[in-house]
Amino acid sequence: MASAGSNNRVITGWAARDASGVLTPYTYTLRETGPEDVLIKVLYCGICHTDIHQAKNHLGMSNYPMVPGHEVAGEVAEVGSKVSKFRVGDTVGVGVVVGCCRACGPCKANIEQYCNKRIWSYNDVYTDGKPTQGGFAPAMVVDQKFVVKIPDGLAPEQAAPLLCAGLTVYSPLKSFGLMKEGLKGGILGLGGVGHMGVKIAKAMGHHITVISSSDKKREEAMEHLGADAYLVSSDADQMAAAVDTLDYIIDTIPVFHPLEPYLPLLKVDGKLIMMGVINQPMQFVTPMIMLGRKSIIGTFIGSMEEAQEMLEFCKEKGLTSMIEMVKMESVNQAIERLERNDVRYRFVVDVARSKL
Ligand SMILES: NC(=O)C1=CN([C@@H]2O[C@H](COP(=O)(O)OP(=O)(O)OC[C@H]3O[C@@H](n4cnc5c(N)ncnc54)[C@H](OP(=O)(O)O)[C@@H]3O)[C@@H](O)[C@H]2O)C=CC1
Ligand SMILES: O=C/C=C/c1ccc(O)c(O)c1
Ligand SMILES: [Zn+2]
Ligand SMILES: [Zn+2]
Repeated sequence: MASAGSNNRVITGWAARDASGVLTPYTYTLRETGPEDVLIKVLYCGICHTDIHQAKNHLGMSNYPMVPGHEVAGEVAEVGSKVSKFRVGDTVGVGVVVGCCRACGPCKANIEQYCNKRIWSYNDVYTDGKPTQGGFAPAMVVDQKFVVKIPDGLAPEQAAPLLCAGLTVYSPLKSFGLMKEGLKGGILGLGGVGHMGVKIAKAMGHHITVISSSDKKREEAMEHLGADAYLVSSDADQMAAAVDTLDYIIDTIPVFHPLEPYLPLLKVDGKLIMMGVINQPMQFVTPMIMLGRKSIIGTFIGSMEEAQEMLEFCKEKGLTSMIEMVKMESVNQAIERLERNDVRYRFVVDVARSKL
């Protein structure tokens, strides 16, 4: 990687070149470490389903070459003159957002992920006019506001998936007042985000039902992740028995699906929290929400403040992610397996030990 104090900012990451989404080595130049910037040596980077949506242009907004990766755990290699939050050698994390306007309502309210001028960690353009590139690379330069400290005691490879998957479930539970003990929650889709949903919600004292497309993950969900119940969504009897039982459902399915099977599982005032990035209109008939004062809502990752808080929460509760480590040389096979729903539950690229 570009070393501290050196002028060599040329690095090689792995980039998608077109909507095939296949990643290959790509050489580019990092910006100089500005006064507010932190140069981070990337150690590990999780593979989120959003990386597939972006690399394969599911939303029609992808620009290439694109180096994905937004669950970044690394080590501070250099800090700018005005950086007060970090020192060289600190273990740190970076997520989905690396910039915002700092002047709008959401920015002033410290929910900068909802700033209309947010800058994404890749597939975006930075304030210098250059493309942003993500964590499937040996280094990143990031404004200190968008860097979090990974607490001592949390292994960086375990922490990587928390930077998106963990935060994505922590934030709605907190912001919708759902951190209360004793709530009954559903996790729809047991993947990277879903498995963190089970762990985080259980740590908040919730009774958790996993709603899955198959029976394949039942034993792991109940025995290793600590879920209390498991429903197969195609089993009409199991679904009928669960009607009116849940305070919320976190829906992580990454493709179009009808909502009618899931809304009846919610109690009065229940919330269906949509997480999946889906490029088609969703559907439901309105009485399904009216007749129970239910809400269908969505959230986008979480704020930097929540990210730091969530990491401390995970450390305090002893929560880790369940990961399968891969080298960058195998990243394309890992992406194919993620697409086939063949991972328990998050791939993490061992960037520092990969041939780049
Ligand atoms: N809103 C936000 O801020 C964020 C959104 N996301 C989005 O959330 C979604 C989930 O991400 P992630 O957890 O990484 O994805 P994963 O692929 O790891 O998990 C998705 C899970 O959904 C279920 N699933 C997958 N395909 C289907 C299908 N065709 N029909 C029904 N169920 C299916 C599977 O669970 P099972 O086997 O149990 O059925 C699968 O494990 C993505 O769309 C991602 O872009 C991610 C992070 C942040
Ligand atoms: O994985 C994190 C990103 C989530 C995301 C949410 C909404 C949206 O439109 C995206 O493009 C990405
Ligand atoms: Zn993500
Ligand atoms: Zn703003």
